[in-house]
Amino acid sequence: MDDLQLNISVPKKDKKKPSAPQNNVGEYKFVSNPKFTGKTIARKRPQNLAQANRAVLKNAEGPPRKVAKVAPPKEDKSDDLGAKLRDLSENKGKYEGKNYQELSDNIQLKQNKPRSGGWISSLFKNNPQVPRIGQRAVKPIVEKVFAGKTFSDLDLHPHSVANLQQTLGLKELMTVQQNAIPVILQGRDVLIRSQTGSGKTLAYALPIIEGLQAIRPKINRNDGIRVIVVVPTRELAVQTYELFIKLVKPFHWIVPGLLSGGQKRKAEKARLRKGINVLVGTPGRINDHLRHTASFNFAKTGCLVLDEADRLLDMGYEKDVAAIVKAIEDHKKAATYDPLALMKQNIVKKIPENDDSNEESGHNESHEEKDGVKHHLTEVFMSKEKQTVLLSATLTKAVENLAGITLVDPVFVDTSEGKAVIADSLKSNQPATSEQKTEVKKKPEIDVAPEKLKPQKSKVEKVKKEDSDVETALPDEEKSTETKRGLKAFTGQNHKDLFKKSDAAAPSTAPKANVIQNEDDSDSDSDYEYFKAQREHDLKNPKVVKEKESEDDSDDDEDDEEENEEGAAPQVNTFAAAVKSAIVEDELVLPATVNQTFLIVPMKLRLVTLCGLIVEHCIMNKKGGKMIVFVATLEMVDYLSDLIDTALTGKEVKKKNQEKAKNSKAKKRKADDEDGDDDKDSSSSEDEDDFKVEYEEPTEGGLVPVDLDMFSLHGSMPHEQRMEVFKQFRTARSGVLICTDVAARGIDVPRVDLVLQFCVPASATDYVHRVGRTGRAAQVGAAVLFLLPSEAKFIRHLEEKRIRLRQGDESRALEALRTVVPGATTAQRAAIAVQARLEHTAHTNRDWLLRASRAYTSWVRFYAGYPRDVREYLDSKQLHLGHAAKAFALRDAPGTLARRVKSNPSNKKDRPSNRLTVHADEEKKRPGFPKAKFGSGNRNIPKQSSMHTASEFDSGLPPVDQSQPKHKKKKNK
Ligand SMILES: Nc1ncnc2c1ncn2[C@@H]1O[C@H](COP(=O)(O)OP(=O)(O)OP(=O)(O)O)[C@@H](O)[C@H]1O
Repeated sequence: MDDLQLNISVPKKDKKKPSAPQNNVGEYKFVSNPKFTGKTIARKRPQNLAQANRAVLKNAEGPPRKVAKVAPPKEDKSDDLGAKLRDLSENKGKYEGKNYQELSDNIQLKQNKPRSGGWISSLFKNNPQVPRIGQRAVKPIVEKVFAGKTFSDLDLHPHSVANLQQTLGLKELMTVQQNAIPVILQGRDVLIRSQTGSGKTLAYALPIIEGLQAIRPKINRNDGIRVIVVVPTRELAVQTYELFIKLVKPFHWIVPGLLSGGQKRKAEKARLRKGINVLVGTPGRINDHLRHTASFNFAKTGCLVLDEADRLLDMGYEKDVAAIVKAIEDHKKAATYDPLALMKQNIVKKIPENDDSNEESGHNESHEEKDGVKHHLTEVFMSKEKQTVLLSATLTKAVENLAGITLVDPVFVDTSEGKAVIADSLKSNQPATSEQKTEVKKKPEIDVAPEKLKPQKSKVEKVKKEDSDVETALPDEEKSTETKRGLKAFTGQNHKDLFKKSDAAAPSTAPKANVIQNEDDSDSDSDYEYFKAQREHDLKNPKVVKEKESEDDSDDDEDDEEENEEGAAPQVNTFAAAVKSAIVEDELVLPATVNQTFLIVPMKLRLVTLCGLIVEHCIMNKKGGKMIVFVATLEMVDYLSDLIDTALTGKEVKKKNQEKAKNSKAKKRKADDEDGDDDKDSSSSEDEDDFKVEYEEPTEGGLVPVDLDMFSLHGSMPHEQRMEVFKQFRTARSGVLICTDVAARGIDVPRVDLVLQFCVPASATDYVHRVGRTGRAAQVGAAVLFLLPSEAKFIRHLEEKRIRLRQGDESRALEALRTVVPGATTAQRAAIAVQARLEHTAHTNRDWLLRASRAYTSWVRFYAGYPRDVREYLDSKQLHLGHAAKAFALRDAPGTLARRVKSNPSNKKDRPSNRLTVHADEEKKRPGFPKAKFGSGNRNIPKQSSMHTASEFDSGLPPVDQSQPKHKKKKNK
């Protein structure tokens, strides 16, 4: 805070020269490193637009132009107010009991002059030099987005394929879909990593629907929750739910449902009671219902999807995820003796006979398979088993840990080039070679070949039979392992290991960790169906057989196993090794179609440069650009979107004019009524007038309002508003969305062609997800990162992760401002005029001042909270807080800003917090509700990330027990 007071001062004034009025706004002099004299002194400068305009005008080349009509400053009153201000500051005691800052602000606002003596530091003076950052030779990792195959190449229901084309316009498969869909259809547990916008949602949603539609007898509403999809934000939940709605069009008996917070608990309960088969929701809300809704039961859940798994696990949100995973396991266990379920487990053989009798009317079944189960996933749904799918564009250690605990015999699908395409835990050793890739890719084709539908049914039976044969033939020890695997993830024993570090290379002394179990896996045990199908395939493919045989030799050799048990280095399974290397290498992938640049912008110029970019992208671009601006805090979202809206679009003027027009219209009507004149023509011309908006005459220094749609989104907005904004922005042709990281994950907004990161992200991972909002599905996009000169080295941090950016020309954006200030002779003058307008708006009234100050202080706090690993590039000590105030269109010293925020009573109300829905005492409330176990390493929630994204994970509901005494609540925290 001292920085500003120390830095803002000027050399002593020459007494001979009058200090005001100033002739040239560009001439205000500041000493770059002044000595602190104990006073903040600066030259006075004109504070209102009229004065600023006059100043600009005087310096303009050529003949003087018209000046905007602004009321002249009231000299006398101002002096009077000046005296009041002095009185206030000297006699604080007199105003005891009153808010000093408020009184001061009020006087200042009336005076239309800042409290500290009426200065505005120059925009273009004393800015640090903009360094030029050379590019390092970084080769970004690329991913091929499209695979060259079509949906009809997969063994999907023809109705699904037709529906994809008709409803979604999709024909060609994306790479991740081609690799993941067959694996998911096999009922295998999967970890999927592929770049943003690469079609991961469809990659899991499509096979799930495929598996569900084949269940016989057909499922219905009352059948319970078969699939749970957990996503981190409400917007993503809505988006995912909408996709499911589209996918179930041909299979109307499958009912998707949404639990994403914001709605009344009662209404959601009613919907749950009515029945949902595919549940999409945020973890907080799902947990809330787990505790408070009796009809909420996961006994029949056969598939759990954790989308954006890394996001779900950071911020300490793993508690809710753990509780959901545990609840599925517990509910399934509790339903073990359900005779109906047991019956259904044996239904496979009865399907052909029962199928027709269970047909629902109204749907053309000609294409439906009457022969039984086509995909193993359907069997999973009809059994007590469970499939787990984890997805993200970025992986973290926490995801690896979660995968190690929740996934059984998993497959890792990574679509980046040069890496393992598919790493299968059942395949031991080494990263996938090209043959392995082909081999594993072919695996599903063997299982699901359409021409083999009849034999397939018998194959399933055979597999079951052989499976049981193997089971009986297995020695006791192996049998128990097999049973464990039969239960798939979470046997209870595993659960207590949740989030414990699992080390794939660790010796096999910890047999309960899945990863270790997998290491001991050989192709001869576990998933027998897969093994058998593999064998069938091998027989047809002698090349693979050779390789397979060598694997079998080593795996089946009992002596070798004994050697292993005796302490020889255990085999690292391909899955664990591939995941580990993906995390350790920490290399990030971004769509190659996104043009990434960074701009180094001095602090004082940040706001005007932002305005410049908005104008350049959305106004000058004839097609109308659509952009997302990421900022650090929700206070910044609210303030900046309103500020830019008001200052650039002339929103207030528009409003006033519309009101004026309304009033005059009403008056006219009244007069007409009195005259008895009923002329229709005149009334229609009046109607036209309603849509005309009168703006101020553009003059030099005056701004032409632009036609721009501003949107804002953050996690603490009321639910309805949040959804409305999301909906509107999705359908908008152009516009600007200012948001926090709440919109950084998974959100798929069409036509976003620019992502601007106004505040540096907290990590390279966040950078990737923010940028990923553009360039989706191989579309072209652009991403711009704003950096301060002191933050320039953040580029090196990104380069270490193989992200390459080019430095852009920061002055170009200012050029664009001349479009809105047509009278300005240079870009600098246009920028000064825009800054003056922004400051004028921010000082309109106390409410504006408060919001501006709150946004500023929230950013300062945010900045100090950057995680340790990026703090060396984002050092808060390097910030010039006075210049920072300018970037918020503020004129006060930082001390004043902080005082203003502190003195405001509304500031004392509770800030949004990550109200984790699983509290220790609440766990006891519902018998049988799982006690979540937490790993020691995950307790510390990064201060930064909890700050501005907290509430998006909230259940959105008030705590049930409102009467809880305060001190108890504290305890819970
Ligand atoms: N086969 C396909 N062909 C063309 N477009 C597709 C295909 N599959 C999905 N898409 C489209 O690609 C876009 C991105 O898909 P999706 O949201 O699933 O990406 P994602 O990988 O989940 O991204 P993120 O990591 O950001 O969550 C969507 O607009 C979707 O409609």
